[in-house]
Amino acid sequence: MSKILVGLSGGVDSAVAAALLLEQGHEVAGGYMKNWINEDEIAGECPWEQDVEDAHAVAKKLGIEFRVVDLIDQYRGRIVDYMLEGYRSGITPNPDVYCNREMKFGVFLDYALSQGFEAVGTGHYARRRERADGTADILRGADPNKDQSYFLSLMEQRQAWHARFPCGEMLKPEVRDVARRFDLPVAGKKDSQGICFIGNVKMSDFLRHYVPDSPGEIVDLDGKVLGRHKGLHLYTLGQRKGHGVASPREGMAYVVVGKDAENNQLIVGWDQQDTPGLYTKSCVVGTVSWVNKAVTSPRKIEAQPRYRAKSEPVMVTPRDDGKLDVEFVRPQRAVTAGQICAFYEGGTLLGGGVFERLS
Ligand SMILES: Nc1ncnc2c1ncn2[C@@H]1O[C@H](COP(=O)(O)OP(=O)(O)OP(=O)(O)O)[C@@H](O)[C@H]1O
Repeated sequence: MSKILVGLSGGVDSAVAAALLLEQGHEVAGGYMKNWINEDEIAGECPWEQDVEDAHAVAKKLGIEFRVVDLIDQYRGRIVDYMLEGYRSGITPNPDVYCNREMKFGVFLDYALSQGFEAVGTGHYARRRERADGTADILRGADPNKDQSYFLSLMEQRQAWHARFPCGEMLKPEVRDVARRFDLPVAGKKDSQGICFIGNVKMSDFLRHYVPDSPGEIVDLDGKVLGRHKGLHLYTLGQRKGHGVASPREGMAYVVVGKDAENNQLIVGWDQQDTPGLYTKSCVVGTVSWVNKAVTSPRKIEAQPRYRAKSEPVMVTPRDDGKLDVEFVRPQRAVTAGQICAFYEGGTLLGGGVFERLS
């Protein structure tokens, strides 16, 4: 039996996580991380007040202690600034992955340990296995449609050791069944969408608020001007819609294939494999971290270049500077600097890193 602080978000998954850990005989308390309160009044609603209320109602129903942990300053410093800095510098950051490493299993875990808890439980769809040598692995969740291990790919051993993911052994419909069995007040609540903190605020509205619009030209690969863009940070590699450049060719679409930050130009090209900039075969991955044992010599493993992508065979070669050379067997479409590359072997999450140079 352990003393576990469950991150209660007000959603159904974390409510079920708390119920299951309680049923397993652990001593459980619930903690809501107050990360963001939409103080700048960005368009859209920010449902955190409703979420706290729901999380509190769940704790009450389960008869467990409930705390609200104010992490607003840390969130701004570790997540919002990282994200805005990324967009300003022309890369595409991934706040959800950083949120797990820096917040849930960073400052929130440190808080829990300082308060006498042994672990932090969440509603993530991922599995955790302890090895005989006293280390822990993170595995893909049992539900292939919900697997969230990708978002945990920058977690290190200490964090994995102190994590608990009881929902990861189940399929989503089973989680809803458990919520009904415990008569949890959030049993019928809709799943949350998008970035962990901005709630229903649209990402483009959020960015517009902090990163000034800086319109410029849209050009093709020959430099021919085809239109105007609103600001490079508002577009992503591989994007087909929303750039406003109609294709003159039947069945062929223009997609974003690059950004020229120096000239503030958005580059579009045809959506096909031989279009320069659109497909990546080899790249450098930095900010590398391993969940358990580090890969220290060249090895064939799998890499997942984004959340809803299949994992692909790759050859990874550690470099002297601590980064990795990664060679995909099959060229990958729209791999983007700043995004996260998660590494797997079978169903086991080995670790991850951040895409840097692509070719
Ligand atoms: N504000 C928060 N406070 C405490 N824990 C949180 C908070 N936001 C997320 N979590 C924890 O992180 C887990 C994964 O977060 P994510 O935003 O992906 O939620 P989710 O998959 O929609 O789950 P849920 O149904 O519990 O909201 C949650 O299940 C919860 O345990």
